[in-house]
Amino acid sequence: MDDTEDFTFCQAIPQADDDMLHLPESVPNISNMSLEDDRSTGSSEQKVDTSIPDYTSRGSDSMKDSQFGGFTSDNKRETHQSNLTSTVSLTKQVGETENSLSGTNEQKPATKKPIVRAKVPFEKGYSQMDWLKLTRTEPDLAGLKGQTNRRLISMDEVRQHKTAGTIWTVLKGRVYNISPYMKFHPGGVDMLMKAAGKDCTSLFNKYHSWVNAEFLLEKCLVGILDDS
Ligand code: HEM
Repeated sequence: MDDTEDFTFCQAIPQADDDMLHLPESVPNISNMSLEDDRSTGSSEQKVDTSIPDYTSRGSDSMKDSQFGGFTSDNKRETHQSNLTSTVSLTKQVGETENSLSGTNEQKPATKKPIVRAKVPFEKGYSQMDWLKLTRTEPDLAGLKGQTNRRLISMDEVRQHKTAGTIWTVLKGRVYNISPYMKFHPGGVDMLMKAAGKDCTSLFNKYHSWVNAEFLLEKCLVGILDDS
């Protein structure tokens, strides 16, 4: 069979004498085109300048969701930020060749202080995987002793559970017994103890709003907060 007819065997690199070197009629004649910058209009520079921020903003969203997911660390965040910084400085260099904007268009460093999120190294047997295993094997992590976990629980009752075996917290309107999760918490026991006997929703969101607590603490559900 002739190679040119079979799609599977089409040539990736045409030979020097190949007919394909001649442009088909549908392709415009590009021989007169050049890549030189047109200084009078600044059109090509403008193209470069606008495409970079587009890329940056798309990148920041997708990187947060897909690459960092639920386990972002400060190191990763720093790397991400430095990537953004280098992109910004590239934009600036391109802009500088166009006109003397230096100083007027400069990006100011973010003034907002980042939250310090120190991950505590877990003890052997207390990784998130170990926690997931435990949630599948331990029948009563919530300490319900046969009671329903659909019960309405008042804030007063939550406040009474903040020591030893039954440490309760409220998260997004649900009451959880977090004592079994304590040693598994990647932020450490001390941090999680701040949630004991309280509604920890705002603290939780401050540190890691992306963490899927509904899933992680599913088996620790004691009831629903009665906020009437
Ligand atoms: C009550 C339910 C909670 C659950 C299920 C939970 C779960 C988690 C998970 C899965 C991580 C690892 C996140 C990551 O790697 O991105 C984490 C980290 C952390 N959590 Fe929590 N957490 C809870 C409450 C809290 C509260 C109330 C605080 C603060 C008082 C807190 C402070 C932290 C800190 C400081 C870290 C370390 C940050 C890091 O990973 O770099 N957590 N938590």
